Amino acid sequence: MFHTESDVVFVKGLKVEAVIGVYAWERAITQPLLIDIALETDISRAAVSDDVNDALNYKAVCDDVSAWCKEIQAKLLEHLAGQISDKLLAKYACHKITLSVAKPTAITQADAVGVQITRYASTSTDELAIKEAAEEANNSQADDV
Ligand SMILES: Nc1nc2c(c(=O)[nH]1)N=C([C@H](O)[C@@H](O)CO)CN2
Repeated sequence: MFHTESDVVFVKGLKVEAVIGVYAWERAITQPLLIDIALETDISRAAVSDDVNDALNYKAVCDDVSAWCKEIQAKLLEHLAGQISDKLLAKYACHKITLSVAKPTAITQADAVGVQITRYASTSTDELAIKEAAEEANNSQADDV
């Protein structure tokens, strides 16, 4: 089987309403966030099997990221981006994440403002296998929905 380390599963323009911001008035409302994520992973097994259980499931990623944004209620976009990428690397079998989080309504004169970060996993092969098994179990449950 052909293996590659440069495959990507991506999410573009995920919209989440969450408490975010430094100022007191921002703590009392929700604002829209626009999130792009690129998860570098090996898709070769799913490419052959055509089985979602072998894939890094982008539906699960979207559900998790939306829930984490609402939970975290960060002041800074930097904090939110750091927390989300740590959680994604801990849960999903990927070795690199590029994540951008934008506030499209924060600055009237700008289309959007935000941050983009890149983070790498420091996982051993064993840890990666454990995450793949957990993902497979998660995906099996998703099949039933
Ligand atoms: N680098 C950042 N600068 C600013 C942030 C931020 O999260 N990162 N946040 C704000 C305010 O919350 C702003 O969005 C209100 O308009 C200001 N600067």
